[in-house]
Amino acid sequence: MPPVEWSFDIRSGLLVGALLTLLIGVVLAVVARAMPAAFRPAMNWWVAATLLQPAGFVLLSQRDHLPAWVTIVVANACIAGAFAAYAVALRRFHRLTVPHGLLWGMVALAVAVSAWFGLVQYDLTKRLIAISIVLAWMLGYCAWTIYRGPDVRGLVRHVAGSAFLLAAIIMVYRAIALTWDPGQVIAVFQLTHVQLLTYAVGSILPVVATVGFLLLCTDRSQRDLERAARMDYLTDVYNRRAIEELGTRAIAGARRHGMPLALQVVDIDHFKRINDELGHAAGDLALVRAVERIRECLRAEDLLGRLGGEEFIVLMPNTDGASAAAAAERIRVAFSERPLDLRGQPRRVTLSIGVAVLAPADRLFSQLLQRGDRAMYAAKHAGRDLVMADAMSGWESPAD
Ligand SMILES: Nc1nc2c(ncn2[C@@H]2O[C@H](COP(=O)(O)OP(=O)(O)OP(=O)(O)O)[C@@H](O)[C@H]2O)c(=O)[nH]1
Repeated sequence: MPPVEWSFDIRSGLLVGALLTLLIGVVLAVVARAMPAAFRPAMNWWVAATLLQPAGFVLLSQRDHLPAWVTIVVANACIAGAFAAYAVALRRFHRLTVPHGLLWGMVALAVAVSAWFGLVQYDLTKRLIAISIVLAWMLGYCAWTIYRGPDVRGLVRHVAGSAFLLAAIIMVYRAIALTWDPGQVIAVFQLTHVQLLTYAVGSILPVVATVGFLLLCTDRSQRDLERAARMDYLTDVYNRRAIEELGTRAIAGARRHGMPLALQVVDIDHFKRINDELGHAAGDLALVRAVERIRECLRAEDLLGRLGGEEFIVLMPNTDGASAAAAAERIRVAFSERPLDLRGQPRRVTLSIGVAVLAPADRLFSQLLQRGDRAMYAAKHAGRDLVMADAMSGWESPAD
């Protein structure tokens, strides 16, 4: 039996790759409608990339049918433009500034070198080397943006990140291989390992990278949902459910390590008056400003949450009663001595703060919270603008 000869037509490969990319672009355009509006700009850029790249591949494959300026210059402009669009999409996704000048400058460079070595001083090897270097930079920039992007889970970033990184490495390899042995490619569609590798990766990259990009988007929206379920929408501190969970965990930790745990219940005095006199929006702003001021007085390990309305809670791990009371007094003074700035309107706001520490009898977080709450109401009844200690905590209030 004669040996089976293996053959591969690069042109057909390019067209199949273009078709795949186009299909995944259409899928992405449909999926984008179901994504949160915040992702739309990034998704639109990505869809643009998945349309530009196949356009470039199709033009490239029409070498014998269309003029050289189309199959060389326009084709390379489309491919480089697609990589610039991927980069813009990734920067937008990560809410980073987009260096449009740099990215489109690289596209212009790709156009310039392909025009020079394709139309003016025809040299296929030099053209491929120059284009490889420009595209390697752009692909590397995409990979770098993915890996440097904030808050993306490890595994997810590898899907899109490694696709761009691999493509960048192959471009670098092509530039080195052609520099090393310039005679190896004498026609664009010659079946050499370098050309095969380039076009195979070029065809697969958009598919893998787009799957990776979709994973990034779904991961981000899942995180946003998780965060929204734990944080107070107005003040961006923990909500009641989250702080109760954290409180339960803090009690377990304090018991396990034999460390103290303190809690402050902080309530703004006569908050209703702010709403009544300045309006609800000013009331909302006062809550945001109050949180900023409380935060200024806390340590990094203290946990701040909003119990509801104008009532906040501070969980203080590794803190005994005396230190918690001193911290509460600092917070009280920070408010009583300096008015809050409500959009140019200074407003003096005072606080009533109840302090409690974990007692041996406390089994549940709600018991500790109840004692902190009682101390806070005692401060209200004693005249407000006060810190009061829970009687069971075994130490004296700063006001006593
Ligand atoms: N602007 C705004 N107001 C809120 C919010 N949540 C609760 N409030 C208002 O906060 C006010 C709380 O009023 P009260 O419970 O009487 O307490 P207070 O006026 O602070 O009086 P004392 O606590 O007794 O000092 C109510 O008018 C609520 O409508 C909010 O998210 N934004």
